[in-house]
Amino acid sequence: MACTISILIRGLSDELALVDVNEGRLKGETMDLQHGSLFVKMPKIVSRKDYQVTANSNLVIITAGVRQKKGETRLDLVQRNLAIFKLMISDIMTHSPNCKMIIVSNPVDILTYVTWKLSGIPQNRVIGSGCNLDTARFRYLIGQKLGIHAGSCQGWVLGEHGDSCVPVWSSVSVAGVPLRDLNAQLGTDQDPERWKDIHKEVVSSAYEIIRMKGYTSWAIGLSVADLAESLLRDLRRVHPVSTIVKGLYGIREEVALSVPCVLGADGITGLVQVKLTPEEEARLKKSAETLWGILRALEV
Ligand SMILES: NC(=O)C1=CN([C@@H]2O[C@H](COP(=O)(O)OP(=O)(O)OC[C@H]3O[C@@H](n4cnc5c(N)ncnc54)[C@H](O)[C@@H]3O)[C@@H](O)[C@H]2O)C=CC1
Ligand SMILES: CC(=O)C(=O)O
Repeated sequence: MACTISILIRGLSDELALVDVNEGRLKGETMDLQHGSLFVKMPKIVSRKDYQVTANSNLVIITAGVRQKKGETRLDLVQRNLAIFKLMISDIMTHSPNCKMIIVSNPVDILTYVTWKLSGIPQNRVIGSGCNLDTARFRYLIGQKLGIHAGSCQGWVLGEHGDSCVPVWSSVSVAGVPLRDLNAQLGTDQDPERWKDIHKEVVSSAYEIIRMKGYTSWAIGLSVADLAESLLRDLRRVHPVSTIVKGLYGIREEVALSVPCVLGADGITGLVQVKLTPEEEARLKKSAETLWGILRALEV
């Protein structure tokens, strides 16, 4: 619903179709949204339990599935959400064979790979929301430390959306000034300014929010709408999203994880190869190994 409301408020589409197995919740949410029609510029909001209502979608956003309970990791959700994806993907493809997809359900990198395999569509049309959210958290926290807006802080979190995500400290900059030029120890254990704590906070954020309010919603909703805007308006902006990365950065496994991707009307239209330090590259490879460890045991 946070994705929905963010997309509605931005007026990104002329029709929005919602699907959920919980018909009561679906009907209640749909009526509530429709009653706000006066205040948004999307004439048609429809919903049904079956996927016929989504026919000929340009963009399908998948958020269905279980979420973490207190203490659970994203990877703990894999079997339950894999079963749901096995039911959903073929139905979606039957009705919208030419769609692009944004995967949000967790573990998002694993399910991005699973969607690619189950759907049979080219990999450029399956996009995992991945580290778009981790990067937003990273830039927000950097901005807070410097006293400037997140949008003026350049910095990327790549790899797994989750515990093994990789902060690329070597390219953090403001107005083209690399912060490592000002503090050579930035992001390391030796750093007296303790920038590394920001990465720890990025990793612990979802756990903290889940402990306090039960789930995370607003930031993921806003960040997914931002991805949707690049795709629907062919903006060709660069986002850290999850895609198949075999062969990049020395990664040999067929896994999906986040790297900077150009997003436009054809989905992922290009990848930006970032210059990483050997330590950052090693961490990215480790992230890939973690995901491969789960993927190779799955029957997709
Ligand atoms: N990638 C990211 O950054 C984030 C991912 N998530 C993930 O998104 C997923 C959803 O989280 P919430 O929205 O908080 O959960 P929620 O419980 O509010 O919503 C999930 C919905 O999925 C529906 N559903 C279950 N099985 C279905 C099926 N077979 N077909 C259609 N709908 C089905 C449920 O009825 C429910 O309404 C979780 O896996 C969560 O971990 C949540 C926040 C951020
Ligand atoms: C739940 C989740 O993946 C997040 O908020 O980062």
